[in-house]
Amino acid sequence: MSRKKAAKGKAPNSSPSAGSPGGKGVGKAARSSPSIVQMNGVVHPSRPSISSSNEFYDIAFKVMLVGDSGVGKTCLLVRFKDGAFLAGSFISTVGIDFRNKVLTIDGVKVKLQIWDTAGQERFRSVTHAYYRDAHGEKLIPPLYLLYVLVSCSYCICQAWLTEIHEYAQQDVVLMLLGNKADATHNRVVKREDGEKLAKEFGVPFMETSARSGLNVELAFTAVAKELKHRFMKDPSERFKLHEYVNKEMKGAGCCRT
Ligand SMILES: Nc1nc2c(ncn2[C@@H]2O[C@H](COP(=O)(O)OP(=O)(O)OP(=O)(O)O)[C@@H](O)[C@H]2O)c(=O)[nH]1
Ligand SMILES: [Mg+2]
Repeated sequence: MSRKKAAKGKAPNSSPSAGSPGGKGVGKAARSSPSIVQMNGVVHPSRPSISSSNEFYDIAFKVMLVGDSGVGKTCLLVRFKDGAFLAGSFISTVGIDFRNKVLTIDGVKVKLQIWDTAGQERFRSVTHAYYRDAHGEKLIPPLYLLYVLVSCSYCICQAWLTEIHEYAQQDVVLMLLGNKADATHNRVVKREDGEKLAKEFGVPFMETSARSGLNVELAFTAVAKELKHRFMKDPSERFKLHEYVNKEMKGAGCCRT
């Protein structure tokens, strides 16, 4: 497989045609030169690309973080990308933003272009636009739905899941993350409740912490593996996201940082 490159600072070609959402990432996208690589597994061999961190990659996928404001989407992304926790005052995301990270999955360089959506209700139309491609068709942006363990989120999650099923494609790769697992003294939502909800909707689940790093790497690696397997369509390789997550969680006692 040939390796692609995408010049640093160039924006992705996956911004939606529907609407003109106005986030930081969108602003960057609007100023960018023409597209570099199709997201979600489609690659253009004639267009060598490198990720924003100057790393080569073979396939690129767009993924999205969704969930209410304050659940920790931006912090989780910063933890995954930079290995740091954004402590201090809470700065709510305006519109939408993105960051790239290249992972090596079974020898294949997989670039994840991770869109960090604003959780505030007033930006909801922006988020909806990103569920669709340039032709207004439903995309398969794999999604991470975050809820927070320090407030009651069961109904909120159900509403999000209903919305996701309305806007995203049927075979969307979805993972439910219960964030702020480090805040044990404030915990309101039990692990079993998160597991129950995930089971109800048939999605993999794990508790995470952007503060401690708990399961952050695992959450993104698991989805990257699933996407890579879907793209490669190699019948000799059998991969089940649920099984992988369960195995890794058991193996690490649910505490991978
Ligand atoms: N204790 C703890 N606090 C966290 C964690 N993740 C995020 N926070 C805090 O929660 C607040 C909100 O975090 P953000 O990542 O900005 O939340 P968000 O989901 O991006 O919010 P919007 O951009 O408004 O949608 C911040 O004050 C963070 O410091 C975590 O894992 N543990
Ligand atoms: Mg945010």
